Amino acid sequence: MARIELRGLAHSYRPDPGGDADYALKPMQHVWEDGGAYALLGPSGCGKTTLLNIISGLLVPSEGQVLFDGRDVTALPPQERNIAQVFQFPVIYDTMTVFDNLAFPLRNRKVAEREVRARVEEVADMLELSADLGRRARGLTADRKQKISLGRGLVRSDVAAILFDEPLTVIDPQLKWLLRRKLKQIHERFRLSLIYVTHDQNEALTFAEQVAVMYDGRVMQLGTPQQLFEVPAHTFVGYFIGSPGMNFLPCRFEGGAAVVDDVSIPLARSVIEHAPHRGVPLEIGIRPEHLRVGASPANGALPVEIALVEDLGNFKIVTARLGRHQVKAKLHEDAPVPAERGWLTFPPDRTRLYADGRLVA
Ligand SMILES: Nc1ncnc2c1ncn2[C@@H]1O[C@H](COP(=O)(O)OP(=O)(O)OP(=O)(O)O)[C@@H](O)[C@H]1O
Repeated sequence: MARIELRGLAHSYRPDPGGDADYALKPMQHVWEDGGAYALLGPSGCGKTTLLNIISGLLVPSEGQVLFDGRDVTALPPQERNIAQVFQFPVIYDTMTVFDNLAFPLRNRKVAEREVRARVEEVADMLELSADLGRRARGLTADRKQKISLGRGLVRSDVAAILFDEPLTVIDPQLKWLLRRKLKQIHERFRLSLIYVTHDQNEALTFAEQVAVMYDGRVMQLGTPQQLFEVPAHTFVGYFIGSPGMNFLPCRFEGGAAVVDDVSIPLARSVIEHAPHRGVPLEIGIRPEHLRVGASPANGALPVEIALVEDLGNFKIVTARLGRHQVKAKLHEDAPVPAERGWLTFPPDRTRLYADGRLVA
């Protein structure tokens, strides 16, 4: 497996790009450590596939370099990069047996037949395909065919990295969940370098150790699922990760607090020390999970109108009106909620400040 470095990388599909808007990937600098499980997460069109194709060699970037273990591979095609790829739809040979499909990447590299058998049996066992090894792939369900594709990606132990482009799209939801866990277990056991593209935050957050959240051709934050949740580096990350996403309220900074309309919301000392006073638009951000809703005024609580309470099984979402603004709080199913008017507390250690969309820390 390899350490993958992107150096001053940028890509435009136009032959003569002008400004930022012409670039599908804006200039970026990143390192994917050897043996890491990474996800590229972001909405449609943000550049995930473009980035994956540059790493795999399907696409040559218009600027910058890709290095595998320090070696410049920017101009090398996929077959010379020693990577495995799993795509959205199964790429298998229908007329071959499941065994021969799984063995193909190994036999192609003249691996000894004894080792081929051992490796194929191991991968089939991991993916619960052992009973199908003797069957032809034709006639198997789409789920099973995609499992074979995953198996073909995992069968070689000598690849620099395994790249997945939305590999579970055709899989039914229950099996999707099982396969995600399976991939995680396989990663923990073999410490493969995995890069996994998805637009589904659940998929990214349960599978990956580090998630790169992308928006408009940029990696907005590369962090652990916990970092993305607790300290989103950008308002986009706060909004995109979580369900519902983070609450954001425009504010100004006055007297060591964030002032939303005419109410003052206290901030942690570390935020106050770095808060810019003028010249940039400011917002406070707080996760719905971190807001507290009470029936009586606690110290520092703000009066709100309760607009809606949605019961969603083991939790409920309360929509409250704070002046002109609306905020959502996520509470335990048993938590009491006042009927019309309530009091909202913003714990200072959970309340973030954003200047021009970026975290003030
Ligand atoms: N071959 C191409 N020629 C021109 N523009 C392209 C090409 N492929 C992608 N783009 C553009 O580049 C941008 C990034 O696309 P990309 O497919 O990398 O995004 P994505 O995040 O993978 O989206 P999706 O999840 O929908 O696949 C988009 O604006 C897209 O329209």
